Amino acid sequence: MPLRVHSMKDTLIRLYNYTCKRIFHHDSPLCLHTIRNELLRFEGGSVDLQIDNETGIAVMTLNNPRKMNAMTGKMMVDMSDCVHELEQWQEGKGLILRGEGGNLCTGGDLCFVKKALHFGDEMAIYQHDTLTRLLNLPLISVALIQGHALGGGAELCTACDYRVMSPGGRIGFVQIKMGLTTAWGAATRLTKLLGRRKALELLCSAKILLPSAALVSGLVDHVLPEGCENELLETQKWLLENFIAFDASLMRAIKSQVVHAEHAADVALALEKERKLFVQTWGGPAQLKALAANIKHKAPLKS
Ligand SMILES: CC[C@@H](C(=O)O)C(=O)SCCNC(=O)CCNC(=O)[C@H](O)C(C)(C)COP(=O)(O)OP(=O)(O)OC[C@H]1O[C@@H](n2cnc3c(N)ncnc32)[C@H](O)[C@@H]1OP(=O)(O)O
Repeated sequence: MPLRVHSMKDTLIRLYNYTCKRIFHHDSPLCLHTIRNELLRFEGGSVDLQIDNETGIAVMTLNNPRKMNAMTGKMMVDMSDCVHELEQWQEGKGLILRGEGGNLCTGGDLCFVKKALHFGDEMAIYQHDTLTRLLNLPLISVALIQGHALGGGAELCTACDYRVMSPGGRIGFVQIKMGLTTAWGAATRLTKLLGRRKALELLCSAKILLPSAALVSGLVDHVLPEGCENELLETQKWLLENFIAFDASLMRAIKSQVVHAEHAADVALALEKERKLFVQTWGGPAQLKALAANIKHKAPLKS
């Protein structure tokens, strides 16, 4: 793995974060607060939360449609704030993660990525924290995959309990084509979800899956019918009928105290290793070459 040369500022930030990690562990509020302020400098888009106390279903929307909801630093901070709000929501039963304008998310905003090449470890720490908290919420969460879910967009999907895909959806872990490993913890979660063989295939091939292949692989749980007029409403119905028809407090306890507790036991160490590997690839020659090539990740015409 090629070594990177760090600037003095870079080295000081790393030293500071290392100290934070040693004293407070990597998810210390102090460390996350410093990263949050740095991320807020990368503007554009928003992540918005709508909470419906009547149905018990919240909708979190990625809102940067001009860039197919690619995530800026500011959106990462917004998402963390939305998760914080959901952590306080005692009546909640379900959550749908969606994107505005026909796509879920095409990963990190490449303008942000190019400016944040000194900042990979910090971004990964922040995103690991947010997405771990998202997956841990005592709600049943569903990613609604309309249009593209690529790179970091596919990573977000693995931080939900389930994935529902629209007939026009496509999902791909294209990081390896971008000279990277996963930035936001998806390799660990995908391996838990699909097992070693399938996870390796998806992470190492950069294949983009259309709905039928995504369903067969087990990555997607349900494909919406062709011609469905309101895909968000249809996803809400699927969630209501299958998971949240009964007592909310029991459902929340089953997820957080039993199913999730079992899941969390061995995940933290794997996530830490995944993040360390990612940091070695970020800003390295393979990523720089991929960025210069302006790659377009095209899906196959059929599964
Ligand atoms: C940082 C995390 C890292 C990780 O997961 O580890 C990543 O996510 S790396 C980023 C991975 N994503 C990409 O590399 C996406 C690259 N883009 C594409 O492949 C294509 O844009 C597309 C998604 C296949 C769509 O192609 P097409 O339908 O032909 O539309 P356009 O290419 O014209 O896109 C419309 C518009 O959107 C902008 N766009 C799309 N994705 C991104 C992005 N990730 N960052 C910034 N901008 C993005 C695209 O540039 C177009 O804008 P204009 O050029 O202004 O029209």
